[in-house]
Amino acid sequence: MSETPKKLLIAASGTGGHLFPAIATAEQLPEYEIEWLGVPDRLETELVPQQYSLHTVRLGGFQGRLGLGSLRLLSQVLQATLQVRQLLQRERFDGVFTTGGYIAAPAILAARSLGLPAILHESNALPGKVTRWLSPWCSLVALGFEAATSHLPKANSVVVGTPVRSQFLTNHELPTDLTLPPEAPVILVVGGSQGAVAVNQLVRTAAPAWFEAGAWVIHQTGTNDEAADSLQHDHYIHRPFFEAMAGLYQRADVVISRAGAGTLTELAFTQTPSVLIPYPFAAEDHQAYNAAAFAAANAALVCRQADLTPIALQDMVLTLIHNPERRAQMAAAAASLAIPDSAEQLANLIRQTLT
Ligand SMILES: CC(=O)N[C@H]1[C@@H](OP(=O)(O)OP(=O)(O)OC[C@H]2O[C@@H](n3ccc(=O)[nH]c3=O)[C@H](O)[C@@H]2O)O[C@H](CO)[C@@H](O)[C@@H]1O
Repeated sequence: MSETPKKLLIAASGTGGHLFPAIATAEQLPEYEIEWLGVPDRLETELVPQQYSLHTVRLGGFQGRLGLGSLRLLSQVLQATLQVRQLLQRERFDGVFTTGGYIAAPAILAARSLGLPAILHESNALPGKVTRWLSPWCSLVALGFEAATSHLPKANSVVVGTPVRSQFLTNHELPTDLTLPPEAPVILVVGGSQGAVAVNQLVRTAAPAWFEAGAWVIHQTGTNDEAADSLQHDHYIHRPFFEAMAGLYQRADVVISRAGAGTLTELAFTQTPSVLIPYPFAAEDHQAYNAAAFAAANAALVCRQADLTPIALQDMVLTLIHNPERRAQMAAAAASLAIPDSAEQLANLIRQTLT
């Protein structure tokens, strides 16, 4: 007689940085019956694969000071926790897995109040608030960066890196509709899953000097940039979002990027040198901590947006383009930060915790 499959609720919401590692982990658990917990109208409604039913609860962010907003949020969390408790009981789930952020709060609280295991993955070097508050109650906390350990002294933590999508493991092909001359230097600009308007502006001003040096610029602009179409050049390709990121990183000589944990993990995988401009308004400036870990390993150059002029960016990238030796050193340093079997490790830890 075959055993009933175990049921896992995955709580991951909002950004590619939270959703892609969760999807990558889910793909490593084919024997599990998996359902998803998210928020209406966020990225999960588009990104979560169809095979996972999506349940939603209403929740805002945990940013800002204490005040009326926090009270509203607290009441949302309590309400959501009750909803998730009912879901876990009704559908007989065996545990929850979450990649942090606000959706983690009701998932962890509901699971632990029912005595079910809760596994949390935190991809950032500076763990988010929800992770810091709730990690002592989690059965297991898996970490993307070693540096995060010191912020979670009471957690049962283990460093596994951050899982990447299967495209990073299987193929590094360029998108089929994108042809680039084989010898041309390529500068790839990415702004996280949402794009980065401030980086876009810097890049558009700096780019003519890069074109003059024979380079091509592939630019993910996001969907919020009104000036996205303002730069036109034969060596310039821009889109709001690219699906096949692995091939693009692989082809790029230099990547200019925000410092989200997902992107950094991928840059380590593809061993791509980078110039990082941490998003200055990220919660508690956490992207600066991610970037610092890469800078400390010599895998990236890091610039604060407030100090960065287009000329400085232009020159920094030109210097890298003209210095293959330096790029090779940075690539090797990036590779040393990669944990290639992160998704497998995490999936195995989930199996062990849910027995
Ligand atoms: C603004 C903000 O607070 N962002 C946070 C958010 O991630 P956010 O989604 O902003 O950034 P990440 O770098 O973590 O992830 C971006 C993901 O989107 C993918 N991508 C990007 C562009 C594109 O055209 N195509 C594409 O597929 C990247 O390959 C990557 O997998 O959660 C991360 C994990 O907690 C944090 O580290 C980030 O700081």
